Amino acid sequence: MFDTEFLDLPPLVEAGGTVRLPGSKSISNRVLLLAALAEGETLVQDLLDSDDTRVMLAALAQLGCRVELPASTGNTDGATRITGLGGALKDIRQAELFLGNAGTAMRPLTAALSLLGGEFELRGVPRMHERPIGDLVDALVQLGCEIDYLGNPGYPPLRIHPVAQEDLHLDAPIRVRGDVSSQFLTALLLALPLAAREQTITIEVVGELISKPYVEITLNLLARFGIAIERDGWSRFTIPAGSRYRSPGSIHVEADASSASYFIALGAIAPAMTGTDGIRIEGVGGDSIQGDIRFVEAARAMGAQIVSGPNWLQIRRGAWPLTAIDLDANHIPDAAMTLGVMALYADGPSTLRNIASWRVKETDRIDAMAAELRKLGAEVETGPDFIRIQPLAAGTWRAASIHTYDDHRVAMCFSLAAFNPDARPVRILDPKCVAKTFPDYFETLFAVCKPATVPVISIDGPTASGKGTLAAEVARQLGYHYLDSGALYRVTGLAARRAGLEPNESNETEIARIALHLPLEFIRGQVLLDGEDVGDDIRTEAAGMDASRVSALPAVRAALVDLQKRFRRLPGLVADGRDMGTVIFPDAPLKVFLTASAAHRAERRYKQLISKGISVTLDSLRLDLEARDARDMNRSTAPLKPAEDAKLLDNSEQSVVQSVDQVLQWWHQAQPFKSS
Ligand SMILES: Nc1ncnc2c1ncn2[C@@H]1O[C@H](COP(=O)(O)OP(=O)(O)O)[C@@H](O)[C@H]1O
Ligand SMILES: Nc1ccn([C@@H]2O[C@H](COP(=O)(O)OP(=O)(O)O)[C@@H](O)[C@H]2O)c(=O)n1
Repeated sequence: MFDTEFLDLPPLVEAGGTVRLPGSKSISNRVLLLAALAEGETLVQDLLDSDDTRVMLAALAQLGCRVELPASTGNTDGATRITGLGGALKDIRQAELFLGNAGTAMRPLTAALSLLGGEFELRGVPRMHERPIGDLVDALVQLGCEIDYLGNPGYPPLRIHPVAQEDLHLDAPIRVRGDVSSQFLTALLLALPLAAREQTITIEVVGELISKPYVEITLNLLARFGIAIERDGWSRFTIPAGSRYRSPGSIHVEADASSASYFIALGAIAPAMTGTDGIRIEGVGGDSIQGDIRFVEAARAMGAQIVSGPNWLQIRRGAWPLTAIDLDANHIPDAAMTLGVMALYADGPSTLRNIASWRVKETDRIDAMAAELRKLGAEVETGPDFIRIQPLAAGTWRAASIHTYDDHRVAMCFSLAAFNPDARPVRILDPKCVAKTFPDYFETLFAVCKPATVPVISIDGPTASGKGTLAAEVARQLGYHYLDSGALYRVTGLAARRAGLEPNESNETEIARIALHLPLEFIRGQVLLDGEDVGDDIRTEAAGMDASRVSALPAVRAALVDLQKRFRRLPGLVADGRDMGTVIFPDAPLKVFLTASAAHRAERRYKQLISKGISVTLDSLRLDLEARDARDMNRSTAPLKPAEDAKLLDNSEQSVVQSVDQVLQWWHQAQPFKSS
């Protein structure tokens, strides 16, 4: 996950390969609640691991369910094990639950807890307190449940008081509005079997039911848990007397069809990468129980070529430009946002209608989409329940900094704008908001996309000038990869020593062969040589001196070129060394040459080594450092010198933070983004 302030997507040109998607959020949270209400154990396979499922799991554990995550069950197939309550509270009859911004937890839990007979408080993040729940509460109150609003009437937070089952009025049909959010009906359908042991319960939907496919998921999953609801059109639902939640034992969560929409769109927009047949999605297929699978029809209508099997989809670009559509998107409200960005690549204006529910989601999605599409240059018209988007011609796209409103879907769908024909980068603010449903969205996207070019910031300079410290921090703030090229020479030096080779010219060929096949891995800050952590061994001054010697051998330098270039991956790279800007990445858009006086550098290295418990003297360090500077600057291959277009930074009198800020400022100045 990118836990950075923003993530810059460089222009992307092609896509291809296979993606496996995380489990569906809607299925995951429904299954969790049903497993919690059922008797006995349920093994949930491929459960989504995201913010919204975590709050649900935490709430269930607080209510007394046994929750065993894959790590604790030791289950190799990654299943989560839930031991349910069997339809009644056990020891815990009171709790305060925090449900983040998860509508799929807040609504059904409100209904279930109102019927379970305890004292509960339900809260969320501030946005959750702006998302309506009044229609559900009204339906529950009709039934005899006791619920207080703790803030604004009609919105969470809520307090639920215990009511005895015999005091509930179950004879008359329970009326619930269906035209604001289908989650209210879903909540009642999931929870009311708790009260249907003795008698049949009927629910009547008032107003036109929206998002019917989500209600279908609910009915489908209830059936898997032994509850057969009878349905009369979309307005009357009957829960038969004697209903009881029965665990299916094991249940598999399909991949998220809404998440699939971004990759379906990707296949429709991007030319297929050489050697691939476009995008293949695994984990969800044409026969999915999720309503958003019908996004496939909309994408086809816009020109995508899609074939599907039981658990997969294959997408290729068909019509280009895409074909504009005019669609009633009520059946795919979440996935339809993706169409909003696809519309930019269409041959005329596209209209998405009947999407009033967008206004009460994670943010007001009609306003949010319109504002951000306009930043890209598009003309957009909106109304209470529609959005109309004009396509963007080549030459009219703007580099935009996309505000994401803590809404995962805004972040995900706008990433597709990076395929614009004008090769404009796209900045996604607060990229970690995707954690709600798809924490590794951007990593998954990058794995199947080919960029026009990957940006590189090179930081070269003499020893102990602070290159490593600076480069690692700049990389962290930008979410970029980091190449510590010195470590490659250090490891080569160490490997040569271990092979009994003096690091000098007479062993050049042999050492170059070692360098070419270096069994080296960088894993979570560790440097592994053949699986062994050599982090400490390569940081000694002796190892630095060996590195300096092997690095003067041209054959060794040549052997390490490809390895260094392979670090240049999406979304970008910060590379530190001696020749990053001059030899390895001569096209880097920002090159920094970092220096500090020999006295400062010796002092810094001295403190660094002493703090690690390595005993050295300042004088010997200074001599050592000057010897290395001389060797680095005077060698024949790739000598240390600033690239012609490098920015010079002398940080003798600067703190680390000041150096980092300076480099980031240069970087920002070179970007085309205007203020967000
Ligand atoms: N601008 C700076 N001011 C003071 N100390 C710094 C600065 N930059 C780096 N240092 C310190 O100097 C030491 C050497 O930095 P390092 O990044 O290892 O250098 P290099 O990679 O150039 O050899 C580290 O302990 C680091 O914290
Ligand atoms: N791109 C690079 C990186 C390091 N090196 C050499 O490898 C040695 C170790 O690199 P380093 O960056 O870890 O060294 P320090 O700057 O930390 O001393 C340096 O002394 C350089 O001689 C190089 O020649 N080219």
